[in-house]
Amino acid sequence: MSGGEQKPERYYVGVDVGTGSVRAALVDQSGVLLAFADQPIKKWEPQFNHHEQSSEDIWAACCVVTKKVVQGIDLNQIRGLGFDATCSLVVLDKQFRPLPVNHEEDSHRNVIMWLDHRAVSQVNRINETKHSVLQYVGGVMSVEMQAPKLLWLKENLRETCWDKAGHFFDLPDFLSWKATGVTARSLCSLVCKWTYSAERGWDDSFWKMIGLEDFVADNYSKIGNQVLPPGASLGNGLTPEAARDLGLLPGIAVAASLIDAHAGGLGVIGADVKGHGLVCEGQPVTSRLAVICGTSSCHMGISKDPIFVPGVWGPYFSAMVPGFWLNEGGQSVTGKLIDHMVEGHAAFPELQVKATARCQSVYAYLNSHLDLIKKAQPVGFLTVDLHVWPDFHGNRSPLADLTLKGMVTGLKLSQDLDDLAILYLATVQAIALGTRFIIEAMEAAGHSISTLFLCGGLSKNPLFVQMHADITGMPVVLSQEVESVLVGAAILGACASGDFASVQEAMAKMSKVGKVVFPRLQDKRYYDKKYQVFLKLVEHQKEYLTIMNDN
Ligand SMILES: Nc1ncnc2c1ncn2[C@@H]1O[C@H](COP(=O)(O)OP(=O)(O)O)[C@@H](O)[C@H]1O
Ligand SMILES: O=C(CO)[C@H](O)[C@H](O)COP(=O)(O)O
Repeated sequence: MSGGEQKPERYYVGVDVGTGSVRAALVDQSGVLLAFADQPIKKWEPQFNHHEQSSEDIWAACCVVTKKVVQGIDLNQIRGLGFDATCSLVVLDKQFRPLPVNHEEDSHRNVIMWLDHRAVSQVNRINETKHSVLQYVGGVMSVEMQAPKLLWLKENLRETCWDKAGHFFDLPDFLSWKATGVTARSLCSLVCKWTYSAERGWDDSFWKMIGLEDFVADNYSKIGNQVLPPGASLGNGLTPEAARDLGLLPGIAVAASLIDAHAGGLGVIGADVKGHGLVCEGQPVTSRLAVICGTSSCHMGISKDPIFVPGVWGPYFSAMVPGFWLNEGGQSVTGKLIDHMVEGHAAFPELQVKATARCQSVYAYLNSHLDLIKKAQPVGFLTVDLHVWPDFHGNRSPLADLTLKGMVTGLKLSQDLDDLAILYLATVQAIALGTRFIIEAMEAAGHSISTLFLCGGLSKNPLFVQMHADITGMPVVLSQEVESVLVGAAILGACASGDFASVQEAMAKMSKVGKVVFPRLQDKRYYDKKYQVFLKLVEHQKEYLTIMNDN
């Protein structure tokens, strides 16, 4: 406080649990990040396509990062706490103790991660039912959603897990329960991953039809029968125990959570764009597509009325911005794919040595290396004869086909640093071409999108951002705060504290435009041709399958 006149500054803590790490930030009322901390979290892959984590390890990491960001701050100034997380499935017993989700009976590993594809047979059977709830997930349920994973647990770990389970949480809801003791679920998680309808609630016939009638019988107590909008204040706020764990004061407001992509959406989509020369300045907010790019990429488009886009999740009512419908396109591996391509290349050790010598990340080094080898041409033209289809972990949108695989055409006998850099570029371009494919599907169904708002770890990569602008032909807005997913989480805490009357008001005050990257329209013809090849790749993949399956 200065001069005894001004009110003390009000702060919010946002906690973001990504796939690879937990991040926290201390954020002020205008959305400025005053402190940031991160901490890696453990992941296990006990067998191919099984991905597990530990809810205790994740909570411990949340505590470490939160304590760090509030160090030296008068805790009375912290008004609210918001969590977002990946939509992984947390399993606890009736006493809220972790239960194993694996054959090894390791109860420490009690989280089936979002990218786990163990429940293929279960999801195929769910899709065969053609139940009407499937209309609200793009027509086809994804193996990454919770219903198939729950069915897998019932069919595979009946005694060690299913019969003992008392609580199945989406990770964002586990965190808000841990902080407050309140088991209410966020509308966001239940609508987006559990088939709950904001208007009609649970559909008994769906759960009975797929063999999970158990939930109906106990009135959904294990998966949530109290549902709150994201940002609503939970119970009496932070419990004394959680306050000790997190280094905060008991009783501060804790918000109903969001899935990480949705928090990213809140953090970027409502910014005032005046003065940036953007076409969306004169257009409704529905012309903006938030693209959250981390391990995966999520394409969040909103609309006033429901839009049904085949192969794109949703429409979900009020799951991100209250009062708006949401469609969520996605690519299951993007950051993870780039890491996979780069780290698996024969020239990777050489790259590491050279990047370390220059104190650069491998990506910054590769970007400058591409600039060196491009000669007089635009950098993107280096891939004229190298093309990638990026679905190494199946296609989430718009094909909704988990059987699709990755493809690379144009390989040579050399494997030097130039080859690595060009393969990296082709991979980044393939991800951007995939975004164009998703946008075209959304537009064909009725969306009208003019501007991309990018955030997440990959938005720190200038090549990734420029390729998204060039390949989609749309300007890309980057936020003032690089960690805008954390701004989204803090917006939740700010709403729960009552300092803002609505999520929309908090979004408008706390998200800010940083930089705008415009498409280089002179390169359009080249990228249109790359896009033609891109679409051919998947056509050819399907043809190969038909040939091989022909008896
Ligand atoms: N400084 C950077 N430059 C380029 N790429 C980056 C940078 N930081 C992170 N990334 C990319 O972002 C991905 C992780 O993004 P992040 O948002 O942290 O993921 P998650 O939320 O899934 O944990 C990594 O796979 C990496 O490819
Ligand atoms: O399914 C999702 C959102 O609906 C996300 O892809 C999933 O939660 C993982 O996110 P991230 O790539 O940020 O780790």
